[in-house]
Amino acid sequence: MDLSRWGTAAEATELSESIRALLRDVLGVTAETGRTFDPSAVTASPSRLTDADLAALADIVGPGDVSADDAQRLPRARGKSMPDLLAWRTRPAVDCPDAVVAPGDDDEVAALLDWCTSEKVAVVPFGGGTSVVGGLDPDTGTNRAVLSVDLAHFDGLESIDPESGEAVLGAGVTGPRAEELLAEHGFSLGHFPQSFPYATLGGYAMTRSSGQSSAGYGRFDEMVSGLTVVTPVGVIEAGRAPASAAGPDLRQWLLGSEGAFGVCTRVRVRIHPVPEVVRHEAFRFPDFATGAAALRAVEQQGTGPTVIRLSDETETMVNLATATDSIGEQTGDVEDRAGGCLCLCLFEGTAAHAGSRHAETREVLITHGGTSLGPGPAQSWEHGRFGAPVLRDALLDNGALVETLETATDWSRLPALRAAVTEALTTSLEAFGTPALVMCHISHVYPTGASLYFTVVAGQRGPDPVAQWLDAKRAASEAIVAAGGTITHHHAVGVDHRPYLQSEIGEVGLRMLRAVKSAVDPHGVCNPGTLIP
Ligand SMILES: Cc1cc2nc3c(=O)[nH]c(=O)nc-3n(C[C@H](O)[C@H](O)[C@H](O)COP(=O)(O)OP(=O)(O)OC[C@H]3O[C@@H](n4cnc5c(N)ncnc54)[C@H](O)[C@@H]3O)c2cc1C
Repeated sequence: MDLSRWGTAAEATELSESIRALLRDVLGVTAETGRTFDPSAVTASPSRLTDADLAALADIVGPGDVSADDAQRLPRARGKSMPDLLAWRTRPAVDCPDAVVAPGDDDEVAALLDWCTSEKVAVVPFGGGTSVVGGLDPDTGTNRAVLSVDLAHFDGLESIDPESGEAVLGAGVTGPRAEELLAEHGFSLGHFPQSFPYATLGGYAMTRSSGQSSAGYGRFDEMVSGLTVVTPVGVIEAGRAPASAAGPDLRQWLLGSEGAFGVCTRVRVRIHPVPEVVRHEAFRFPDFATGAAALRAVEQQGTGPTVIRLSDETETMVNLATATDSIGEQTGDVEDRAGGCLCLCLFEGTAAHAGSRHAETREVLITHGGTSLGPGPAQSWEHGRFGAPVLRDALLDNGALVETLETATDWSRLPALRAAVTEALTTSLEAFGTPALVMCHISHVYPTGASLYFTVVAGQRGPDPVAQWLDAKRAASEAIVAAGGTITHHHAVGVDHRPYLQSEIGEVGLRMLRAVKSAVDPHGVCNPGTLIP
């Protein structure tokens, strides 16, 4: 990926006239207020590692797999949140890791952690680099320097057990590569976050990622039947049998640990046969409350869609106004939709099983007030579903702020949570002199509740749009906490959500996390600034 954008320059897109009109007419945003990236202005912080340090690292991983070059350090200095992308445009002096290393096996990872512990050097594991919560920030903690440990060499399918429906894959395997490796054996993982093109299996596990097919295949933490984490005090293999009563489940201590306990080198995951068919259908609901009640009925009755999503009125309206290059959900032709709230469904599996689940789900949705729009909008969404992040760069270049945030709560508290977050974002951004478009959708459903995913578009105002967004994000986070939502449903804690963790897990919860951290990482070298306050 390019430094300052999602994807590569070749994938960059221009804004359509309909989006420019929306920005100009609704938000007062024009290209003149935008900020573009100037690569010549970028400077990397100098490496604090000595030649002797680099030689010691080369002894561990081999000389070809250690580098203190800016060209290696800069791409691993930041993630891909909007503040990260804006920082490339507005804060060109970049705080970088002091070197990048790429170990080849568990022994090299263990030796690196030994060396880092004795030499007081912090370690930030690096998967696909798609963190949106500051999880890759090169924080030294109490150490003298920081290494980015790239999992790129953990890139293989280590074993597959078709009988049990399990596979062991390296932590550095990306989403597309995992699907490719498994497809050779007729299997699929079925984990499709929007960051799928770049994010890795280790990253998914360490952030408790949730993909677009979570209704059918579950969150990533539900797919992981076992994992290996190399900690500074030794290797832990968690997850032995499909279910166990051998004390608390240590997998759950490691999933979501964001590199704070060590480096994950492989995961054992549940897999399923490549689906025979994919069926699509979209529905329109008159309003969000009616649609949410319909999704709740689908989930509580267990009718089994693979994907089910519901856009609110604003997201549906913005997509109608901006046609095929929608800012929110991408849903193609607009002929057959008349506002309301758009619901998209996919059903995968054998022809017979997908067909029966489809029939049952559509009956529930129609009984609860949905009108069928046919397969078109759902097919169009599936076709364009990894494309939307590219638009974010064009919006930033053209003077808009655009960012997403997410939470989850019980069905009964969902309306109040949605209203509180919308209000907090709007009020904060208006205080900076810009109207805000706050769009929301439900994309992950559970019998007891659902996630809410917000997309915010506003105008960049004043000299520091990063500070402008951080104020809005703080307001939204406080609203989430006050309304009883989780501070993150799938983006993880990182640095950005760390101030809110205590209010979610309490003082005793924090003490438990800190106790584990000090047991496995007694000298505090593992990703010091992330997760644990
Ligand atoms: C445009 C966009 C869309 C996104 N869509 C989704 C989505 O739909 N669903 C979703 O869940 N998330 C989404 N995300 C967030 C992000 O992609 C996920 O958090 C992803 O799981 C991170 O994987 P990664 O390999 O890129 O990890 P990285 O960004 O490299 O790392 C993330 C964190 O995990 C740690 N880490 C990474 N690998 C390891 C390892 N092997 N061992 C120990 N620690 C490790 C890192 O140190 C860091 O703290 C999106 C992000 C972007 C930019």
